[in-house]
Amino acid sequence: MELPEFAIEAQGLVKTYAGTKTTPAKTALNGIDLKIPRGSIFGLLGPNGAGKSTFINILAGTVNKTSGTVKIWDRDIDHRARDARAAIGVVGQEIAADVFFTPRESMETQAGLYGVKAKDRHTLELLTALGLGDKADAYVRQLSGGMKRRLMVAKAMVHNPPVLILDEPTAGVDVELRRQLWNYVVALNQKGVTIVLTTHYLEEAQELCDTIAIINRGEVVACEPTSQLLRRLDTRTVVVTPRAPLTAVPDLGRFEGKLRGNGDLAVTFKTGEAGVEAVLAAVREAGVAIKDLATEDPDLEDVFLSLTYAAEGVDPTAY
Ligand SMILES: Nc1ncnc2c1ncn2[C@@H]1O[C@H](COP(=O)(O)OP(=O)(O)OP(=O)(O)O)[C@@H](O)[C@H]1O
Repeated sequence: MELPEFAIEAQGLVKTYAGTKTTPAKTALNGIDLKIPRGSIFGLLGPNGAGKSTFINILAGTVNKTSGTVKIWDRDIDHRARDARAAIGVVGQEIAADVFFTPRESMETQAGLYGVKAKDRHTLELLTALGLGDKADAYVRQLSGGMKRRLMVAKAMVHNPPVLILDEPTAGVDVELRRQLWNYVVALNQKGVTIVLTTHYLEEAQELCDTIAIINRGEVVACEPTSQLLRRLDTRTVVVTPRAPLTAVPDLGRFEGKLRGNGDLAVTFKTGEAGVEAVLAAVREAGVAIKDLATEDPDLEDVFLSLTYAAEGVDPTAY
Protein backbone atom coordinates (compact mmCIF):
# COMPACT_ATOMS: atom_id res chain seq x y z
CA MET A 1 0.00 0.00 0.00
CA GLU A 2 1.38 3.36 -0.95
CA LEU A 3 1.81 5.72 1.96
CA PRO A 4 0.71 9.34 1.60
CA GLU A 5 3.30 12.10 1.39
CA PHE A 6 1.37 14.12 3.93
CA ALA A 7 -0.24 12.81 7.10
CA ILE A 8 -2.60 15.78 7.12
CA GLU A 9 -3.45 18.33 4.46
CA ALA A 10 -5.70 21.31 5.06
CA GLN A 11 -6.59 23.73 2.34
CA GLY A 12 -8.45 27.01 2.73
CA LEU A 13 -9.77 25.86 6.07
CA VAL A 14 -12.23 28.30 7.61
CA LYS A 15 -14.16 28.05 10.85
CA THR A 16 -16.57 30.69 11.97
CA TYR A 17 -18.33 30.02 15.26
CA ALA A 18 -21.89 31.32 15.12
CA GLY A 19 -22.63 34.27 17.36
CA THR A 20 -25.29 34.38 20.05
CA LYS A 21 -27.65 37.15 21.13
CA THR A 22 -24.86 38.65 23.21
CA THR A 23 -21.70 37.63 21.36
CA PRO A 24 -20.78 38.25 17.72
CA ALA A 25 -19.77 35.44 15.35
CA LYS A 26 -16.08 34.55 15.66
CA THR A 27 -13.82 33.46 12.81
CA ALA A 28 -11.31 31.19 14.52
CA LEU A 29 -9.65 29.88 11.35
CA ASN A 30 -9.31 32.24 8.46
CA GLY A 31 -8.17 30.12 5.50
CA ILE A 32 -5.55 27.72 6.87
CA ASP A 33 -3.29 25.90 4.42
CA LEU A 34 -1.15 23.28 6.14
CA LYS A 35 0.68 20.20 4.94
CA ILE A 36 1.99 17.98 7.70
CA PRO A 37 4.63 15.62 6.34
CA ARG A 38 4.24 11.93 7.12
CA GLY A 39 6.73 10.84 9.75
CA SER A 40 7.30 14.26 11.25
CA ILE A 41 6.94 15.58 14.76
CA PHE A 42 5.01 18.66 13.85
CA GLY A 43 4.54 21.50 16.30
CA LEU A 44 1.58 23.83 16.15
CA LEU A 45 2.36 26.99 18.06
CA GLY A 46 0.40 30.12 18.64
CA PRO A 47 -0.81 32.44 21.34
CA ASN A 48 -4.00 31.77 23.27
CA GLY A 49 -7.00 31.93 21.02
CA ALA A 50 -4.95 31.55 17.82
CA GLY A 51 -7.11 28.68 16.61
CA LYS A 52 -4.98 25.64 17.45
CA SER A 53 -7.67 23.73 19.32
CA THR A 54 -10.23 24.58 16.67
CA PHE A 55 -7.95 23.04 14.05
CA ILE A 56 -7.41 19.91 16.11
CA ASN A 57 -11.09 19.59 16.97
CA ILE A 58 -11.96 19.72 13.26
CA LEU A 59 -9.52 16.85 12.68
CA ALA A 60 -11.02 14.97 15.60
CA GLY A 61 -14.53 15.51 14.26
CA THR A 62 -15.84 17.38 17.29
CA VAL A 63 -16.06 20.74 15.49
CA ASN A 64 -17.55 21.17 12.01
CA LYS A 65 -15.56 23.32 9.63
CA THR A 66 -17.26 26.18 7.81
CA SER A 67 -15.40 25.68 4.51
CA GLY A 68 -12.20 24.35 3.01
CA THR A 69 -10.92 20.81 2.71
CA VAL A 70 -9.08 18.52 5.11
CA LYS A 71 -7.48 15.19 4.32
CA ILE A 72 -6.18 12.87 7.00
CA TRP A 73 -3.90 10.16 5.62
CA ASP A 74 -5.23 11.07 2.17
CA ARG A 75 -8.83 10.55 3.24
CA ASP A 76 -11.13 13.53 2.87
CA ILE A 77 -12.99 14.18 6.13
CA ASP A 78 -16.18 15.05 4.21
CA HIS A 79 -16.25 12.03 1.92
CA ARG A 80 -14.50 9.38 3.99
CA ALA A 81 -15.15 10.58 7.51
CA ARG A 82 -14.87 7.18 9.20
CA ASP A 83 -11.67 6.19 7.42
CA ALA A 84 -10.16 9.60 8.08
CA ARG A 85 -10.90 9.39 11.82
CA ALA A 86 -9.53 5.85 11.99
CA ALA A 87 -6.17 7.24 10.94
CA ILE A 88 -5.78 9.53 13.95
CA GLY A 89 -5.63 9.25 17.70
CA VAL A 90 -6.42 12.49 19.48
CA VAL A 91 -5.47 13.49 23.00
CA GLY A 92 -7.55 16.51 23.93
CA GLN A 93 -6.76 19.35 26.28
CA GLU A 94 -9.17 18.43 29.03
CA ILE A 95 -8.52 15.46 31.25
CA ALA A 96 -11.40 13.17 30.39
CA ALA A 97 -11.34 10.03 32.48
CA ASP A 98 -14.14 7.75 33.43
CA VAL A 99 -13.68 7.39 37.17
CA PHE A 100 -15.71 4.19 37.45
CA PHE A 101 -13.39 2.21 35.17
CA THR A 102 -9.92 0.86 35.71
CA PRO A 103 -7.35 1.85 33.05
CA ARG A 104 -7.61 -1.67 31.61
CA GLU A 105 -11.41 -1.43 31.31
CA SER A 106 -11.17 2.06 29.95
CA MET A 107 -8.75 0.89 27.25
CA GLU A 108 -10.89 -2.12 26.37
CA THR A 109 -13.99 0.06 26.03
CA GLN A 110 -12.11 2.45 23.76
CA ALA A 111 -10.81 -0.45 21.65
CA GLY A 112 -14.40 -1.68 21.37
CA LEU A 113 -15.54 1.74 20.17
CA TYR A 114 -12.96 1.60 17.41
CA GLY A 115 -13.92 -1.94 16.49
CA VAL A 116 -10.53 -3.39 17.41
CA LYS A 117 -10.90 -7.18 17.69
CA ALA A 118 -9.92 -8.78 21.01
CA LYS A 119 -6.94 -10.57 19.46
CA ASP A 120 -5.59 -7.31 18.04
CA ARG A 121 -5.73 -5.41 21.32
CA HIS A 122 -2.52 -4.57 23.14
CA THR A 123 -3.92 -2.98 26.27
CA LEU A 124 -1.24 -3.98 28.75
CA GLU A 125 1.59 -3.27 26.33
CA LEU A 126 0.32 0.27 25.80
CA LEU A 127 -0.28 0.88 29.50
CA THR A 128 3.21 -0.39 30.29
CA ALA A 129 4.77 1.79 27.61
CA LEU A 130 3.20 4.77 29.34
CA GLY A 131 4.35 3.70 32.79
CA LEU A 132 0.88 2.56 33.86
CA GLY A 133 1.39 -1.21 33.74
CA ASP A 134 1.09 -1.56 37.52
CA LYS A 135 -2.01 0.64 37.57
CA ALA A 136 -3.96 -1.38 35.01
CA ASP A 137 -6.47 -2.52 37.60
CA ALA A 138 -6.57 0.55 39.84
CA TYR A 139 -9.56 2.84 39.76
CA VAL A 140 -8.97 5.82 37.51
CA ARG A 141 -9.97 8.16 40.33
CA GLN A 142 -6.92 6.92 42.25
CA LEU A 143 -4.55 8.06 39.48
CA SER A 144 -2.67 11.34 39.64
CA GLY A 145 -3.28 14.03 37.03
CA GLY A 146 -0.13 13.03 35.14
CA MET A 147 -1.20 9.38 35.11
CA LYS A 148 -4.66 10.27 33.81
CA ARG A 149 -3.06 12.24 31.03
CA ARG A 150 -0.85 9.32 30.09
CA LEU A 151 -3.91 7.09 30.12
CA MET A 152 -5.47 9.46 27.59
CA VAL A 153 -2.43 8.97 25.34
CA ALA A 154 -2.69 5.19 25.71
CA LYS A 155 -6.41 5.36 24.85
CA ALA A 156 -5.69 7.47 21.78
CA MET A 157 -3.40 4.70 20.51
CA VAL A 158 -5.73 1.68 20.95
CA HIS A 159 -6.51 1.44 17.24
CA ASN A 160 -2.87 1.86 16.28
CA PRO A 161 -3.38 5.02 14.22
CA PRO A 162 -0.53 6.28 12.00
CA VAL A 163 -1.06 9.83 13.30
CA LEU A 164 -1.17 10.91 16.95
CA ILE A 165 -2.43 14.38 17.81
CA LEU A 166 -1.75 15.93 21.18
CA ASP A 167 -3.38 19.19 22.23
CA GLU A 168 -1.29 20.79 24.99
CA PRO A 169 -0.39 17.38 26.37
CA THR A 170 1.93 18.57 29.08
CA ALA A 171 -0.11 21.41 30.54
CA GLY A 172 -0.05 20.86 34.28
CA VAL A 173 2.26 17.85 34.03
CA ASP A 174 5.44 18.04 36.09
CA VAL A 175 8.87 18.06 34.52
CA GLU A 176 9.68 14.41 35.21
CA LEU A 177 6.41 13.12 33.74
CA ARG A 178 6.69 15.45 30.81
CA ARG A 179 10.06 13.90 29.98
CA GLN A 180 8.53 10.40 30.18
CA LEU A 181 5.68 11.39 27.95
CA TRP A 182 8.01 12.90 25.38
CA ASN A 183 10.23 9.82 25.44
CA TYR A 184 7.20 7.75 24.57
CA VAL A 185 6.14 10.16 21.84
CA VAL A 186 9.62 10.15 20.31
CA ALA A 187 9.73 6.33 20.44
CA LEU A 188 6.37 6.20 18.65
CA ASN A 189 7.66 8.61 16.05
CA GLN A 190 10.71 6.43 15.50
CA LYS A 191 8.32 3.59 14.74
CA GLY A 192 6.81 5.75 12.02
CA VAL A 193 3.90 7.47 13.77
CA THR A 194 3.41 11.08 12.71
CA ILE A 195 3.05 13.32 15.75
CA VAL A 196 1.19 16.62 15.77
CA LEU A 197 1.28 18.60 18.96
CA THR A 198 0.32 21.99 20.23
CA THR A 199 2.31 23.42 23.05
CA HIS A 200 2.98 26.64 24.83
CA TYR A 201 6.40 25.35 25.84
CA LEU A 202 8.35 26.87 23.04
CA GLU A 203 11.61 25.37 24.19
CA GLU A 204 10.02 21.98 24.04
CA ALA A 205 8.77 22.53 20.50
CA GLN A 206 12.22 23.67 19.52
CA GLU A 207 13.77 20.55 21.02
CA LEU A 208 11.20 18.02 19.83
CA CYS A 209 9.63 19.14 16.59
CA ASP A 210 11.30 18.87 13.22
CA THR A 211 8.72 21.16 11.63
CA ILE A 212 6.85 24.02 13.22
CA ALA A 213 3.83 26.00 12.11
CA ILE A 214 2.93 29.21 13.85
CA ILE A 215 -0.71 30.21 13.88
CA ASN A 216 -1.89 33.62 14.86
CA ARG A 217 -5.46 34.89 14.71
CA GLY A 218 -6.56 31.98 12.58
CA GLU A 219 -3.79 32.33 10.02
CA VAL A 220 -0.56 30.46 9.43
CA VAL A 221 2.24 32.99 9.78
CA ALA A 222 5.09 30.49 9.36
CA CYS A 223 5.46 26.81 8.55
CA GLU A 224 8.92 25.42 8.01
CA PRO A 225 11.58 23.07 9.34
CA THR A 226 12.56 24.10 12.87
CA SER A 227 16.18 24.76 11.91
CA GLN A 228 15.10 27.01 9.05
CA LEU A 229 12.73 28.89 11.30
CA LEU A 230 15.56 29.50 13.75
CA ARG A 231 17.90 30.58 10.96
CA ARG A 232 15.40 33.24 9.99
CA LEU A 233 16.67 34.99 13.03
CA ASP A 234 20.38 34.59 12.41
CA THR A 235 20.89 37.46 14.77
CA ARG A 236 22.66 38.13 18.03
CA THR A 237 22.18 40.96 20.42
CA VAL A 238 24.93 42.70 22.34
CA VAL A 239 23.63 44.29 25.51
CA VAL A 240 25.85 47.05 26.87
CA THR A 241 25.48 48.52 30.33
CA PRO A 242 26.98 52.02 30.06
CA ARG A 243 28.97 53.62 32.90
CA ALA A 244 26.76 56.69 32.80
CA PRO A 245 23.03 56.40 32.01
CA LEU A 246 22.18 57.23 28.41
CA THR A 247 19.43 59.70 27.68
CA ALA A 248 19.26 58.96 23.96
CA VAL A 249 20.30 56.23 21.57
CA PRO A 250 23.74 57.13 20.23
CA ASP A 251 24.54 57.08 16.54
CA LEU A 252 26.19 53.72 15.94
CA GLY A 253 26.80 54.10 12.23
CA ARG A 254 25.65 50.95 10.40
CA PHE A 255 24.23 49.45 13.61
CA GLU A 256 20.97 50.34 15.23
CA GLY A 257 20.77 50.56 19.00
CA LYS A 258 17.75 50.43 21.29
CA LEU A 259 17.52 51.64 24.84
CA ARG A 260 16.11 49.12 27.30
CA GLY A 261 14.01 50.11 30.29
CA ASN A 262 16.94 49.68 32.68
CA GLY A 263 19.18 52.00 30.64
CA ASP A 264 21.07 49.22 28.85
CA LEU A 265 21.85 49.67 25.19
CA ALA A 266 20.89 46.66 23.03
CA VAL A 267 22.36 46.26 19.56
CA THR A 268 21.07 43.45 17.36
CA PHE A 269 23.10 42.44 14.33
CA LYS A 270 23.08 39.76 11.64
CA THR A 271 25.72 37.17 12.49
CA GLY A 272 26.57 36.76 8.82
CA GLU A 273 27.36 40.45 8.47
CA ALA A 274 29.15 41.54 11.63
CA GLY A 275 30.63 40.38 14.91
CA VAL A 276 30.54 41.46 18.54
CA GLU A 277 33.88 43.26 18.14
CA ALA A 278 32.55 45.51 15.39
CA VAL A 279 29.50 46.37 17.49
CA LEU A 280 31.62 47.23 20.51
CA ALA A 281 33.93 49.38 18.40
CA ALA A 282 30.91 51.33 17.15
CA VAL A 283 29.61 51.75 20.72
CA ARG A 284 33.00 53.07 21.92
CA GLU A 285 33.30 55.33 18.92
CA ALA A 286 29.95 56.85 19.87
CA GLY A 287 31.56 57.86 23.18
CA VAL A 288 29.79 55.31 25.37
CA ALA A 289 31.95 54.00 28.23
CA ILE A 290 31.13 50.33 28.75
CA LYS A 291 30.60 49.10 32.31
CA ASP A 292 29.36 45.61 31.47
CA LEU A 293 28.18 43.62 28.51
CA ALA A 294 26.33 40.45 27.62
CA THR A 295 25.26 38.72 24.42
CA GLU A 296 21.91 37.13 23.69
CA ASP A 297 21.09 34.50 21.09
CA PRO A 298 17.60 34.26 19.64
CA ASP A 299 15.40 31.33 20.51
CA LEU A 300 12.07 30.23 19.23
CA GLU A 301 10.40 32.71 21.54
CA ASP A 302 12.01 35.55 19.59
CA VAL A 303 11.04 34.06 16.23
CA PHE A 304 7.56 33.52 17.52
CA LEU A 305 7.18 37.05 18.83
CA SER A 306 8.65 38.72 15.79
CA LEU A 307 6.47 36.70 13.41
CA THR A 308 3.23 37.05 15.30
CA TYR A 309 3.74 40.72 16.02
CA ALA A 310 4.94 41.36 12.46
CA ALA A 311 1.61 39.99 11.28
CA GLU A 312 -0.05 42.64 13.41
CA GLY A 313 2.30 45.40 12.30
CA VAL A 314 3.68 45.88 15.81
CA ASP A 315 7.32 46.30 16.72
CA PRO A 316 8.05 43.36 19.06
CA THR A 317 10.93 45.17 20.70
CA ALA A 318 8.45 47.76 21.92
CA TYR A 319 7.38 45.21 24.56
N1 LIG B 1 -17.39 27.11 20.70
C1 LIG B 1 -16.96 28.33 20.44
N2 LIG B 1 -17.82 29.35 20.22
C2 LIG B 1 -17.37 30.59 19.93
N3 LIG B 1 -16.08 30.93 19.85
C3 LIG B 1 -15.16 29.98 20.07
C4 LIG B 1 -15.55 28.63 20.37
N4 LIG B 1 -14.42 27.90 20.53
C5 LIG B 1 -13.39 28.75 20.34
N5 LIG B 1 -13.83 29.99 20.05
C6 LIG B 1 -13.01 31.17 19.74
O1 LIG B 1 -12.20 30.88 18.61
C7 LIG B 1 -10.88 31.40 18.77
C8 LIG B 1 -9.86 30.30 18.65
O2 LIG B 1 -9.98 29.42 19.78
P1 LIG B 1 -9.10 28.11 19.96
O3 LIG B 1 -9.54 27.45 21.21
O4 LIG B 1 -9.10 27.34 18.71
O5 LIG B 1 -7.64 28.74 20.17
P2 LIG B 1 -6.31 28.06 20.71
O6 LIG B 1 -5.23 28.54 19.81
O7 LIG B 1 -6.49 26.62 20.86
O8 LIG B 1 -6.15 28.72 22.12
P3 LIG B 1 -5.62 28.07 23.49
O9 LIG B 1 -4.13 28.01 23.34
O10 LIG B 1 -6.05 29.07 24.49
O11 LIG B 1 -6.26 26.74 23.63
C9 LIG B 1 -10.87 32.11 20.12
O12 LIG B 1 -11.12 33.47 19.90
C10 LIG B 1 -12.03 31.47 20.87
O13 LIG B 1 -12.58 32.38 21.78
